[in-house]
Amino acid sequence: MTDHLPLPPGRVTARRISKSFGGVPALAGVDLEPRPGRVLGLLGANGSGKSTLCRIIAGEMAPDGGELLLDGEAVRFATPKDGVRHGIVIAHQHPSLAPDLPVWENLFLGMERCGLGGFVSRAGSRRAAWHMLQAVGLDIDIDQPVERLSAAEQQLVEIARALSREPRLLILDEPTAALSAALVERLFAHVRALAASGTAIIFISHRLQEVEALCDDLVVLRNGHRVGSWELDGSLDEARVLDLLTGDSDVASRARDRKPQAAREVVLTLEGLAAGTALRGVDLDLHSGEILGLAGLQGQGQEQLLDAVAGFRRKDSGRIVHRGRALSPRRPRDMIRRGICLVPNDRHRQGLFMNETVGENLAAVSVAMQPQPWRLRRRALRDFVQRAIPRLLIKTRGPAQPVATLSGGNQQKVVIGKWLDGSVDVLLLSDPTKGVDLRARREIYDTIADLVAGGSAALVYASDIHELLHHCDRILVMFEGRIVEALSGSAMTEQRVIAASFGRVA
Ligand SMILES: Nc1ncnc2c1ncn2[C@@H]1O[C@H](COP(=O)(O)OP(=O)(O)OP(=O)(O)O)[C@@H](O)[C@H]1O
Repeated sequence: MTDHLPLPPGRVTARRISKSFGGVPALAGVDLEPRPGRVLGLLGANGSGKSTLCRIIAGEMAPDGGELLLDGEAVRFATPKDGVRHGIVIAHQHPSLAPDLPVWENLFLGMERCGLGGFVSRAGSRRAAWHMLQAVGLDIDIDQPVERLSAAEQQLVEIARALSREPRLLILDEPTAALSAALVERLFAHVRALAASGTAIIFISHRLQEVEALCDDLVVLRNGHRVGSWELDGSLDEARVLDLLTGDSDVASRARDRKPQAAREVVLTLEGLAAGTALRGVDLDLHSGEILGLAGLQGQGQEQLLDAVAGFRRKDSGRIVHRGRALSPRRPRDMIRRGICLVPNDRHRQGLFMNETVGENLAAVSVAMQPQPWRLRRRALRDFVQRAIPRLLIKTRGPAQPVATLSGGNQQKVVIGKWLDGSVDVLLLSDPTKGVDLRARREIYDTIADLVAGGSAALVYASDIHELLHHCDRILVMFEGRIVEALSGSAMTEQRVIAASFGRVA
């Protein structure tokens, strides 16, 4: 038997699936019927059970109750490979790649038993790998180890691997969180073509525009229950979805539009900041009380800019001036001591201590910022942790829960929460709400707004333009390592941001 069979279109159905962790239900009798030839959008707040349901359908996790049916017949998957054999393939939210293996080998992981996925020679496999990556718009050196790739590139490798298996049911778990708009469009074209050939697709996303653009059917989960499902006819009733997602019809109307901020003193100035080929001379002023957005297509230098200011990357030239003092950071600690802190977007690599608890992670920054940690008042720290959990709506059993067992979005809230203890003067955020649901996204920005209201400032890069438009006071658009447009007030429109992202400035 091979691991990879050509499969006729067939129907996979999940019936009354239940699952608990440590006695806490994550899924309570959920049905899901992805239909061949259609894209089913699976929506739900962080921790509502989407990934758990999909992992059960793909055979990565056993349910406590319920059954999976394949063309009406009950099936049981003992391992993920059983799922793949039956044509059920999942592209994970956090790519499940082998970091030290070359890109091309990663594309065939799990398919070794049929001679690297049916390609007999190494040369044939490498050639096939190249084509698989081209198909998703990724033009990279396929011999480099996966760990050298950016988060977006790793995501595309994960997706390319899933697409290449010609699945009967393809599950895409937040595939677009790290991708630029152009790559999202390319992926969607692929997904539509796959659906047209009879494949069933489950698409998980927190971006309603994407669900509206791609999906034919919609299922909404809340706290492990299926609370709504309907066919989409090209448009999505946002109020209804928000109501179902949150159980709170008021969330949409509680959007906080940033009021224009009075001009205040400059906290941080960058003058001609340059580093390698990614940053080609950036000038900006960040003011006290301001949330300043960084927009642009992915990979235009936004992340390198934040890294350079935070001390993760050496500048080649230019000046970083913080409250009147020129700085030349050699390492992140130099900047943390001055209250300049980066919330990274790759929480698995930089943001969390995966072996520690929620409480330990939330307290980590406060501990590091104290000049004399041994004199820390334990009670103050405990209070900070107890406040941060409800403030950011972190879905956890409590501070003692290992952070590795939180859902992806809730982990991101912990990453952000640990910087919010008030000692931060310049908060740098790289795609802070990647993988975070709508309601928590709002909470995160509200928390940032509260923080800057005390006199500090925030510089935020987000891949989602709407997020920046909604929450920032001004937006700077980056293109090829430079800021090409600065927008504020009525000029802060989606059209202007998009035009400048492509180098077109009014
Ligand atoms: N291995 C695990 N051990 C303990 N609890 C878990 C484990 N996996 C998931 N959970 C819990 O099950 C619940 C559902 O998590 P799941 O990852 O399915 O949510 P999700 O809807 O995919 O969230 P997100 O949008 O944040 O990715 C969460 O409360 C999570 O903490």
